[in-house]
Amino acid sequence: MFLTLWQDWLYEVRYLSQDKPWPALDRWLKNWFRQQERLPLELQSELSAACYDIFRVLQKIDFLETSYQAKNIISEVDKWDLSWHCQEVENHSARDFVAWFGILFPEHNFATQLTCEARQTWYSSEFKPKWRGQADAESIQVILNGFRPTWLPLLVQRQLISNWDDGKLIDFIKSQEKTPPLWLRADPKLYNELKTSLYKQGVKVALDDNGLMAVGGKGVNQTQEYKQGLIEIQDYASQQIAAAVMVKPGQKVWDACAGAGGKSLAIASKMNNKGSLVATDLQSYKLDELKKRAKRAQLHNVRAFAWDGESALRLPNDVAKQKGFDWVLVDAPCSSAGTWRRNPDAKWRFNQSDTDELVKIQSGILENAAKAVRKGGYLVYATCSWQVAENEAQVADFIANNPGFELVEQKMLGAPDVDSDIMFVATLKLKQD
Ligand SMILES: C[S@@+](CC[C@H](N)C(=O)[O-])C[C@H]1O[C@@H](n2cnc3c(N)ncnc32)[C@H](O)[C@@H]1O
Repeated sequence: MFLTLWQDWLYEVRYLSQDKPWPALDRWLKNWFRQQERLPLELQSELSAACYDIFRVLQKIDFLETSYQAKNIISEVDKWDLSWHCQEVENHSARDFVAWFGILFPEHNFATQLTCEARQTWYSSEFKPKWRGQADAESIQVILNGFRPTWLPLLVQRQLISNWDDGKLIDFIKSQEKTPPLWLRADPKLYNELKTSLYKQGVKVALDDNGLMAVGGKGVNQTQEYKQGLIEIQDYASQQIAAAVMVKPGQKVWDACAGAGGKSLAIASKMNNKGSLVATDLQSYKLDELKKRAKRAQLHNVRAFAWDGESALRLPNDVAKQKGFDWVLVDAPCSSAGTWRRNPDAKWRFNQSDTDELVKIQSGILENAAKAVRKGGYLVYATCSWQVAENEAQVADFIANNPGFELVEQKMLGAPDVDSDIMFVATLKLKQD
């Protein structure tokens, strides 16, 4: 069954789509499952897990390609499919390898056996000894942990600006190998109570200094507490971005790129329904979900409407009266590189020129959103990316063009320090004069 799935993936994505970007794996899988005759849900989730696992393996193919190109042909390569010609090696994608591997080693039965542990054994006992010393150590580290060697300069930029030593950079790179847990947002006063109750309902929960997380078992969204709005699924780093908006009840906030409202809800929950939160997004369908979630969480001071980011927002009357918002959050559209731990297929669709385009969009949204901050108010800029161009460089550019703003703080959030997505947040203040 698994190989059928992969062959379909190869055919549809590789041969039919040709040079088009890969479709998102979750959407592709959903569609594939729909076309099968009544696949039991358990099998569907097993097949999905195996696919995600394999997307984490894809970088090994890059390594094989590198070795192959360097003519350090390891013995496994001898067995490669005959269609794998040396001179074409750069044109072959990682997906070829996956199919080839599955066909050559059917006993590996990806769907049931390719657990992290099995992969580790495979690397260390069979693979590693063969390639040791055949490529430079830095590239190997990068490749083995899910990055392309061509991304090394991006990683080095991150290391320099974050002042990381080599050990920290390696921890960062290694964090890519693992999916983070599902972090839950709730009132910290209720953590212990929730932990017990969710456990009873079949959700495996863990609690540490950084908060509450689901680590397996039944889906959180089936629980009473979720239905009552007492818990929300929200990554640790994302919760920290919302925490950077230190709003007080009665103040006015604008969440300019609110999407389905993950951060809007977390921010509004600190306002005791006093003051107001305006949530906007380019995509109004996302705001429909935000409205539903706000209702479930009994947040009555949230207004949501579409805004395209291309002009200044017309301030609502109450906000105009105080000459702008106290807080404006720009949770900007970005490369999402910081969420590759959860969506490993996305990194294979990543293209540096997309980042260049995004940097321009982010800059336009920031400029327009900044016009709505009152004097003495704050502009919070965030992304779910670790790329310097989208973060520190973007902020530096903004301040150079808008000297009325001063930087209060900027930081990276999440992995490798915390087992979560990786995000960035900067707080800027509009000076009084
Ligand atoms: C990182 S997501 C926001 C996630 C959201 N804040 C949350 O916590 O769930 C970025 C959002 O920016 C929106 N967006 C993209 N281009 C935009 C634009 N030009 N103006 C305003 N929003 C835009 C996207 O629709 C997307 O929902």
